[in-house]
Amino acid sequence: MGALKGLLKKGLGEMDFNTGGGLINWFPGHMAAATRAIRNRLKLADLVIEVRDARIPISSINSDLQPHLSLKRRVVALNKKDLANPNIMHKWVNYFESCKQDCIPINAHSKSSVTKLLELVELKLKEAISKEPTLLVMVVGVPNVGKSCLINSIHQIAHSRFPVQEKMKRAAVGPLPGVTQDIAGFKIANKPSIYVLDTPGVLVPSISDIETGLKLALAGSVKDSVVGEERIAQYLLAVLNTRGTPLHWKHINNRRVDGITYEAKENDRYNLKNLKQRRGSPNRSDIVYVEVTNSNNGI
Ligand SMILES: Nc1nc2c(ncn2[C@@H]2O[C@H](COP(=O)(O)OP(=O)(O)OP(=O)(O)O)[C@@H](O)[C@H]2O)c(=O)[nH]1
Repeated sequence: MGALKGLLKKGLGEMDFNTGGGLINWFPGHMAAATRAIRNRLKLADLVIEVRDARIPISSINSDLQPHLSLKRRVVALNKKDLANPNIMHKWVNYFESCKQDCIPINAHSKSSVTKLLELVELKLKEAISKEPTLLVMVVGVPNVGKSCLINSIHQIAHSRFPVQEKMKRAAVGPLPGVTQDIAGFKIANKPSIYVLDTPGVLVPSISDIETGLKLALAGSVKDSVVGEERIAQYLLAVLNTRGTPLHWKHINNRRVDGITYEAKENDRYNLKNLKQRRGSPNRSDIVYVEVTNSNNGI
């Protein structure tokens, strides 16, 4: 794993993607208000499901919220596991276990996957369930990690297990960050009453590490225009080249793809013209394992 990190760093270093880098500021008004509201509500929460992107479990941390989250019963849900590298997922699970943090890879669209998460939540709430008439579970995470999608799946599963009288509301889901702007509650159980709170995705006010910003942009948590489309494309190409994926210049050299002949030379591998010649863009789900588990950024 260390070797991969070294290799990746070397490849990225060659590209000098830091040129023109700097702080990434994307903190729309609603995020500042939401961050304050989340901090306040966290005091009342009996458990927090912290949703992170399974492809970038460290970069998808909101470090400002960590001191508050670490004081709560917490489950880290590594969502979008269907887009992540399955050969790496268990390493992340081991990593979180070594930090004594409950963690579970999930796919928010999959009922069986969300059921496993709910079982873990129930286990952690076992003691409180027998004592409290009302329990509050908060779902937090950076934008676009799939919080609303997860809430909708939880709601569906819980609804079939403990019929709730209230008309079912659905959380709004969308492919771009910033869809949820209010904290919304959903009752998922009676006796005890369990409420799940969906919260707007919030980031730290400024991201000083450009690589974190690039990963967040590729995962859809930061708008492309905030980081710069060209930089994002360069970074993605560098990651793909370093890993030798099928988009590597070696693989596309002199091949006809979609009627275009590629004549890429080694020196061209970071040449954006190659990218522009392609019809369509590289698949973002190719960013399967940008991060390494031996990061010392905390959990
Ligand atoms: N492949 C895949 N896509 C997912 C998964 N979970 C959510 N998505 C997609 O990710 C996008 C964002 O999902 P949302 O539930 O709106 O994310 P959010 O965290 O509530 O976003 P904000 O409102 O910006 O905070 C949507 O296009 C979802 O369909 C998953 O497990 N796998």
